[in-house]
Amino acid sequence: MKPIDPRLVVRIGPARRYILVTAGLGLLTALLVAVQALLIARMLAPVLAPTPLTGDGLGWLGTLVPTSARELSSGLPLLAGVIALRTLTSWLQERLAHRAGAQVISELRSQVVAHAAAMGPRWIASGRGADVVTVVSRGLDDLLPYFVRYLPQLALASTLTPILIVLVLGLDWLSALIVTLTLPLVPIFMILVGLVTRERSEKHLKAMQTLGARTLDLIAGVPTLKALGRERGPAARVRELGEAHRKATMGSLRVAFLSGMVLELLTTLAVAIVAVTMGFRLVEGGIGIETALAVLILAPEVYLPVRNVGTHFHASADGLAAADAAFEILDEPLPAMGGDAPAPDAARGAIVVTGVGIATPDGVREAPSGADVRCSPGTLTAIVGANGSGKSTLLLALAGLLPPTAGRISLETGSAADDAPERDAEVVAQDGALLVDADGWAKQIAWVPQRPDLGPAGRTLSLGQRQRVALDRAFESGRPVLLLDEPTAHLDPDSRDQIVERMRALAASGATVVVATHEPDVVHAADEVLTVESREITEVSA
Ligand SMILES: Nc1ncnc2c1ncn2[C@@H]1O[C@H](COP(=O)(O)OP(=O)(O)OP(=O)(O)O)[C@@H](O)[C@H]1O
Repeated sequence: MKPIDPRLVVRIGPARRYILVTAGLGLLTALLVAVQALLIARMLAPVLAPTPLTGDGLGWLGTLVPTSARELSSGLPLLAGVIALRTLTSWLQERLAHRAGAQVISELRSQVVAHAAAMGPRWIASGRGADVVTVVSRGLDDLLPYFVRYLPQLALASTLTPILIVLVLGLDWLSALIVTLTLPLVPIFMILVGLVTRERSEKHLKAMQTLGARTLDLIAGVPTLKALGRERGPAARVRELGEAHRKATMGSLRVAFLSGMVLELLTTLAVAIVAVTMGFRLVEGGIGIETALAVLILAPEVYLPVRNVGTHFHASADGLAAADAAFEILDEPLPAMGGDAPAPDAARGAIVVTGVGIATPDGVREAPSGADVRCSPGTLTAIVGANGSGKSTLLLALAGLLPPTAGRISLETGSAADDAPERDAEVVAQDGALLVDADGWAKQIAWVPQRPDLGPAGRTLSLGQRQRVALDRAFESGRPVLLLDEPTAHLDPDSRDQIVERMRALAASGATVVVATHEPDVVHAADEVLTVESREITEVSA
């Protein structure tokens, strides 16, 4: 797995800016850490060793900090300034991280929602809609720890760590060698711990998922279980699952503590090796006290970012998985929805469906297949046919939401009684593409789906009530074309009669009303009836 998804950098502006700024702050932190270590070493050396203070101990690095004892009196405020600046840098880093994380999440959310909307209702209904909901509602939140915890440490591991190794090399080559040889052990041990614990993590995840799914199932089924007097039955099973979950969580915690301890031990040992060799050389006079102190202060700082990258590895895995899920949706090619031609004025002509066939998503059948109908302003057209024959699909095609795979939909001005040569036809959709401006076409249409959802506001309404509200809205919309999908399916007889009357009245006032229905009363009231059928595609092409 890559530490940074390149798509995040290429496609998401705030992510790119943030990564650049974080790298810059990493460099600044490296400089501050170095100055801080050298200053402390220079100030502590005379206290610890009664030998006269010389600037030679730090070599060329000594020029970075004050040299003489007199100058050192100004060292304390300088040290305080460096520490304050380091604190400020990490505060700024944290702030930027939160802001960038929130911006990236919000931008990805908007892009995913816009993409899902552009993919059309059938794509959403095919189960991908649920993926969009998961990614947009919770999944992308995992990106925040990725931005706030993991990326800054990664930036430090790739800026601070190499710079400090070079500094240590400038001070003492043997310590630099020890650090360079022991540093790779940190990622190696992290990988080993990861491999050993992978199975446990997977088991934990599975237990969590099973528990979540069963709990949801159980909550959804409580009314039924209660009605059957079986509500106590599943309690034992939930208890068992809860116990399994507790064990898995405790196991994961043990592993987390253990792996933390392994890394802690490893870095401590590495620093100890540096310290011990330095101690011997100090005694033998092979190294100055200042240099030894500076190296000892710098050594743990070298390991820290690499260790932290390991600690926050899970944040990275979850965040990148969330980004990956979002990009998987964004990478789905958009259907050719909408051309450059302006949408024709639907109030001025008849929508003519000629030989329209629409392949089902599995590509096996066409539903509808070979549909021909003329929906004129001032008429009510009923679309009838067996379940699954393609009535709703044809309405989607008329709304410009799903282009026909065969045949065409056009707008013809002039009446059916006119001679053909006098008619003016503009193709709206054909060969799998909508040829006119999608928004311009959609604005002229009021579409009421089979099961209207009015979102949270509609939750307190029954299905029939929701359908009435949606129909009222469509009737009052003043749009020239109305596409109604089984508008009377959930209505009582009185409401049904009212709806039929209003559909007739709207048609009489000049609207083009098209209704998919199984209701004989609606079919009776229609001026035009189209029976749609579905066919196997092999049968069609044969
Ligand atoms: N979301 C979907 N995913 C996969 N296939 C679909 C989807 N929606 C429709 N289909 C396919 O398209 C065909 C036509 O569906 P459509 O909803 O248009 O039928 P319908 O005539 O309106 O049926 P009903 O009378 O039951 O409402 C179905 O038989 C099915 O194969």
